[in-house]
Amino acid sequence: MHAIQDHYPAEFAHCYGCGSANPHGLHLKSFIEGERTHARFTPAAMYSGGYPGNVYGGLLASLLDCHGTATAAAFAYRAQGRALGDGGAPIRFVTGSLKVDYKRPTPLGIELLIEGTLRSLEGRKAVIDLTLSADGEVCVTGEMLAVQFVAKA
Ligand SMILES: CCCCCCCC(=O)SCCNC(=O)CCNC(=O)[C@H](O)C(C)(C)COP(=O)(O)OP(=O)(O)OC[C@H]1O[C@@H](n2cnc3c(N)ncnc32)[C@H](O)[C@@H]1OP(=O)(O)O
Repeated sequence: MHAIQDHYPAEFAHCYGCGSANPHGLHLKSFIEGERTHARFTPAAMYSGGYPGNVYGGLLASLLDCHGTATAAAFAYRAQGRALGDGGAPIRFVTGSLKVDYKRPTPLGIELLIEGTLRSLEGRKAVIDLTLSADGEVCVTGEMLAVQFVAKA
């Protein structure tokens, strides 16, 4: 199954968080299934946060950042009755704002589940609700305003 990011055209594939063309990036892969999106990421020890055994908050925000914009793109395609990567003009979103709440420490070394749902889609603006869980417990929640990217002429 192709990830949402696998359909990003080459000029959008350099993102640190999810670009397949960035050799130093996180290569996050997001999928849409029903009314939610999901991605998985296992943080290595190098992503340690301020106290031992737990993940650095900036990395967690990065995971929500990329998963949120991918979620916005996937739902915008759906709203237009289009398939991802259909060869038409690409629909891409960037982050306008991202609020992150760290509810509990996120453990290193186990697979994290990042999920997204669409709260609203109006014009170029999508509001996405995000969660990040470890072992079934929600560690981080996020709220993103994603804005559809329009190439400058
Ligand atoms: C593309 C795939 C790669 C993966 C991306 C991974 C996620 C990322 O890291 S993206 C990088 C980080 N984000 C950025 O660099 C974005 C920088 N910001 C911008 O480019 C612009 O401010 C941008 C595009 C968000 C909006 O600018 P512009 O296109 O001129 O639209 P603008 O008219 O100002 O805003 C559109 C609407 O969004 C609203 N809006 C924009 N930013 C915000 C914000 N921060 N908070 C609230 N509302 C906002 C505006 O009020 C406006 O609303 P309305 O239509 O109701 O009046």
